[in-house]
Order: sequence, then C-alpha cells, then structure tokens
Amino acid sequence: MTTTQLIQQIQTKKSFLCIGLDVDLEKIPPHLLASEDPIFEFNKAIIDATHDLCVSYKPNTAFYEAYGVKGWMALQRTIDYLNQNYPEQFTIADAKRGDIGNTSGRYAKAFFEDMAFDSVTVAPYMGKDSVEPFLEFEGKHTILLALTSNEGAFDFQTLTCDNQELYKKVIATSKGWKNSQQLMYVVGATKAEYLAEIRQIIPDSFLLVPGVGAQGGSLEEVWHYGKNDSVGLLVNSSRGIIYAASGLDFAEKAREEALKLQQEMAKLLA
Ligand SMILES: O=c1ccn([C@@H]2O[C@H](COP(=O)(O)O)[C@@H](O)[C@H]2O)c(=O)[nH]1
Repeated sequence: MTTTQLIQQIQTKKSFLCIGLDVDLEKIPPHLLASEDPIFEFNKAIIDATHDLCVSYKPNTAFYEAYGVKGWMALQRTIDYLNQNYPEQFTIADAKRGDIGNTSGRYAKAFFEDMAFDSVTVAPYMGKDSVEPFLEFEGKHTILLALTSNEGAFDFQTLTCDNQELYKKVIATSKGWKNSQQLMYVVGATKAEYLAEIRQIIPDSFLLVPGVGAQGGSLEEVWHYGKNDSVGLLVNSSRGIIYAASGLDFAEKAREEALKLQQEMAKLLA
C-alpha cells in the first residue's frame, strides 16, 4: 500500500487508528480455547468487528512466536485473512528486526514477500547496512524505532551523541539511506512532547505511535505535537481495545473501545 492510499483511508474513515493484535491465550475469552486455532478465531472476530473504525492492524510477532509453529500459522492465517478480506488495511508486522545485511534481507523476504505485510518494524542499532535490505522492497515500508514508549528509552535513545540526542541522530541519518522515502518511524505516545522536535527533522514522514490506552499516552497530545499536513500519524492501541471484555461479547466490547478512539480522532480531523 502506498502512503497516498493510506492517507485516503484516513480521510475516508476519519480515523488514524491502528489496532494491535497482541494475542495472549491467557487473556482471550475462554470459550475460544476449544477451537482448533483460538488465536486466529480471536483475531478474525476482532477484525470483523472493528475494520471500519481503523486503517491499520499491527500484530506483534512476539505474541505468535511465543506459541511456536501454531503461533506462526495463526499469524499467517491472520495476515492472509486481512489481505483477502480487508486489503485497504495497512498491515504492520511489529517484529523489531535488524541484523547484518544478508540476514536482514531474509527477514525482509519473510515479512514482505512470504507473509505479504505492508510494513515491518526494524531496530536501527546495527546501522545503515542492517536497514537498507528492508528498503529494497518496492511498495513496502520499514518502520524504524526512533523514540520508544518504554521507560528504558531514556537509557540510550536520549543520550547525547555528536551534540544531538541519539534518537534524533538516528532519524536524521536514516534520511540519507537508499529508498529512505519508504521509512516510517516509531515514537511512543508516552513521549508526545518530543514529537514537535521530531517533526522538524521529518515533517513529512508517517509516525507509528504506540502507547495510547494501556500505557496511558494522550491521543490529544500526540495530535497536537505530531500531526502534519496529511495527518502523518498511525496511533496504536492493543490491550485497551482487544481485551475490553472476556465474555461472549468480547468483539462487541472491543468495537466500543475502538469507536471511542475513532470518534476522538474524527473530532481532531474535523
Ligand atoms: O515503543 C514502542 C514500540 C512498540 N510497542 C508495541 O506496541 C504495542 C502496544 O500495546 P498496548 O497494549 O497498547 O500497550 C505492543 O505490541 C508493544 O510491543 C510499544 O508499546 N512501544
């Protein structure tokens, strides 16, 4: 999916919501555990109930890898289901990969070609040659971790390096990489006030902003500091939506939570 198509979806749906599909078998409704593939059945119900309220879905691969082969198969079924039934959704494999070049190339092939995700999250720590193999895939997006939502972000990301904070150096340097127009960046909603300075470095790039909902980030602040002329934001909530209830009405309740965020977004977009 191109960013132009993503922007059109945001305008049509009046939403820049990304729903995180972080499936934990200990948290999903117990009645689903009797099915052959509870992870997929849970995702399918959540997707069917919320697809008109969001523009993106983000399975975090850790929640699938945790269940071995069965988890990977559920992830494959989930991305296939999205691509077949809701191709207008921007799909994100939140895998936080990155390795020496030839290995990164294999990760990119796995997520872009084999699983056909639109994008994958990548850690920048190993530098240019670890990220450029992802950027070689035309029409796909690489979402670079810039300033993350967790407390540990202050351990390294905000340290000064060459007279600027490391996360700013990562963002500024990455602009010089081949096919950098295919980059997006992760910035945590819990650090919304940092978005103003980040926007000075990358005024036009899309930002994936996790941390609204369970982590307490403010949607209004993210909007205030982070929006650009074409919105430029994908705001993610996972637990706050998908675990709204654990009874037979779980998907309905998830929809109610997604609707609350979408309605707030529609007001901001008006
Ligand atoms: O800085 C980051 C980067 C990634 N994440 C991921 O986003 C979701 C957030 O889930 P919630 O349940 O809405 O807190 C999850 O998959 C994280 O691994 C992040 O939170 N912060």
